[in-house]
Amino acid sequence: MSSPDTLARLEATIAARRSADPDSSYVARLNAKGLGKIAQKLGEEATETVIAALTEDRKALVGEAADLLFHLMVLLGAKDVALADVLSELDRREGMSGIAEKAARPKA
Ligand SMILES: N=c1c2ncn([C@@H]3O[C@H](COP(=O)(O)OP(=O)(O)OP(=O)(O)O)[C@@H](O)[C@H]3O)c2ncn1[C@@H]1O[C@H](COP(=O)(O)O)[C@@H](O)[C@H]1O
Repeated sequence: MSSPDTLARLEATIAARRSADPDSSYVARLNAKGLGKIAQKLGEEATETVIAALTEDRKALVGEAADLLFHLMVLLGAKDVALADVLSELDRREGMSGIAEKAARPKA
């Protein structure tokens, strides 16, 4: 059943599959190709999501959004960034207006 735990379960699955046999695991195959390939796939899935939003039906958009979230989770895993850290950052922003949040960011 889907819930906020879905992404946490996916994070654990991705961590477990990273060192699996690339012949039997897409996660392992993608990680074996390196960070550049993972980042490229994430970019492609983002583009496909945008195209689905603009030109395709709701079902197509749901599918592309799932591909996008999955590949984001693979990228975060490859960089050792925990989902909890991303969720904490979203929690920190909760209740702030987007304009106030941007103004409070450290200047680069
Ligand atoms: N959620 C997903 C998921 N979503 C999409 N995909 C795969 O992502 C790929 C994206 O499709 P593309 O056609 O763009 O890519 P491709 O042609 O296979 O790859 P390239 O040639 O572009 O490198 C497909 O192979 C999909 O099957 C996923 N693969 C795995 N998962 C999850 O990860 C778990 C572990 O998977 P394995 O590592 O394969 O065991 C699964 O049980 C699922 O929970």
